[in-house]
Amino acid sequence: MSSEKELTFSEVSEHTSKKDVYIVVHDKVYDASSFVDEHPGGEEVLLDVGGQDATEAFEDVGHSDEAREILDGLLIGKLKREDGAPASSSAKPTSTSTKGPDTAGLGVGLYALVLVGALLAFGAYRYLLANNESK
Ligand code: HEM
Repeated sequence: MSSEKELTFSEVSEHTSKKDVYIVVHDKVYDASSFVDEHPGGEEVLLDVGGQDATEAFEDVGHSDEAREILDGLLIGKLKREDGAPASSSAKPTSTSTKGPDTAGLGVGLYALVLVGALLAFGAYRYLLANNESK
């Protein structure tokens, strides 16, 4: 992991020519130079996103597992986020299909319910105690 090269957006954006094209997918940097000619979707689309974040373009196509394996083979490093760098669009697509937020919401709701229940019980106990003493 630590041996991975870290590249900033400005470094990546320098590689846009056909012989030297980097793309970013899910905050990882890939050197697509050797694959441009072989891409079944054509070289044009790859060069279009050269030097940029191609996460959305790549995911929109619904690439196969095989395509992802090829992508893995092109990995050269990861994206180093700088302050002020454009926020990646890759943050949301990964979470849209997961049920994470729903179940987390339920967990918090459950806690709140238990807490309210405990407070009510404590209140009732205090009330009964006070009533008893006044008799
Ligand atoms: C280095 C990154 C990429 C790799 C390794 C890659 C790989 C592949 C592979 C293996 C296929 C064949 C179908 C499949 O297995 O899913 C494919 C098809 C395709 N790719 Fe990519 N792709 C990359 C990036 C992109 C990008 C950025 C676009 C932008 C729109 C794109 C658009 C397409 C399209 C439209 C097809 C369908 C071609 C057809 O079926 O006629 N690809 N890609």
